[in-house]
Amino acid sequence: MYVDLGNALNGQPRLTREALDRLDDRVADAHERIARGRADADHGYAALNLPDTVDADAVRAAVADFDDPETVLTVGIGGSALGAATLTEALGGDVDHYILDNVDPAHVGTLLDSLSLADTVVHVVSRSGTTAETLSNFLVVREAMTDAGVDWTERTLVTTGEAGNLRSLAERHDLPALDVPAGVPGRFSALSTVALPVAALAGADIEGLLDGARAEADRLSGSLFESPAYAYGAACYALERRGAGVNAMMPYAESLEYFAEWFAQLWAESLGKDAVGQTPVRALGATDQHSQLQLYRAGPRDKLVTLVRPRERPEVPIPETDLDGLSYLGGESLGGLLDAEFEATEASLAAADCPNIRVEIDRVDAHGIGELLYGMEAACVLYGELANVSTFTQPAVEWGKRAARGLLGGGDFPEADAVGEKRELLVE
Ligand SMILES: O=P(O)(O)OC[C@H]1O[C@H](O)[C@H](O)[C@@H](O)[C@@H]1O
Repeated sequence: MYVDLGNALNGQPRLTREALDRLDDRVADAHERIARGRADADHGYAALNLPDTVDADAVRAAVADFDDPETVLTVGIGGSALGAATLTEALGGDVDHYILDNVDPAHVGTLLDSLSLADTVVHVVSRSGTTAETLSNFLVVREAMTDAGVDWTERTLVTTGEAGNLRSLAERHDLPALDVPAGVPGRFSALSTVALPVAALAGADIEGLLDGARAEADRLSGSLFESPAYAYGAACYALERRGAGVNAMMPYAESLEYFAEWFAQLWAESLGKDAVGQTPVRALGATDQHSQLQLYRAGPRDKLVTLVRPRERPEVPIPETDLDGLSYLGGESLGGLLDAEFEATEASLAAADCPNIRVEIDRVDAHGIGELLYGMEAACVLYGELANVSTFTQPAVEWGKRAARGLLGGGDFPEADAVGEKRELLVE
């Protein structure tokens, strides 16, 4: 991964090279804490060891009995779904991959009606094994399979923690089950048994992914100027402290659209604590140049824009045309056009003093995606250290989960009482 901070400097909010130099001492301390956390495999930090601790053979063995499925359906939500979606969207492969995360009945019904369930492998993923959306969706999928005459126990793979409802269900029905690795929070679990099984079923290069991640891990060092991941994390932190409360993540590759979604969870749940945190916004280049860019360049000075691209793209030439006004496009390629749009956006933001950071990988392939995901995770952990927040917890999310559970009669949760206290100012 390559991170270019040039356009992050001297804009508004104003971050200077001198400020980055000063921050570097704190990066060195933070790096030591991270290294200690990794050495002790402490909760959260253990995720940064995944390139070396994940057992790729066990993942492959767990999916080996599902012979050439047409479709994989991941039933999970948040960190239990977004990593898998990011991998298959970026890397493609031999299966159609669908995610069932939300419990919108209209969507679930339409999706299940459209699938040939006999040719589908269902991967149910929940670290806690208790998430209501995931468990409910799985019960619906299971029934749909039974109704279609499919033995769901033959078509289901589980990934979950040591205990919980999903673990009990897997044991009761003797389902193949993988463990979520200890100490790895969901949003840091893309390079584990959580997301790798679908990549394996799709025939993706798992070793390549892990090699890419390892390459990024090897670049972590006590200076932000030597580690792309830390450069990104430190600059985001420093810009946020100076007023860039928004980080628009804007990949210029259709295959990285889910990456922005994955990044949004990583950044929001990890860093949104104690009135700190950068609000991640999902964008896509060049599409959102034609919608959101107006705001990024001319709206409130509270933003950082992160522009992500591969350095190499597939070659699709734009055919020549004899239309005068279009002749400049003929002989160009779609990739060339997209890169010109990327560089034009970068320049237009810089010309308006809007901080932006360029993040590149060589290609959207297994190695590049391994670098990118690991790099962003390490950036996030560093940011959390610098901001002194508890990166690996999500108490605000848990509050809402307890309230919903209480409402549904799933236990006595005082948070549910707040629902009755809703204020109303209804206009009809
Ligand atoms: O994997 P699960 O335990 O089902 O959790 C799925 C998601 O649930 C919660 O909302 C957490 O805040 C997320 O971090 C997590 O990724």
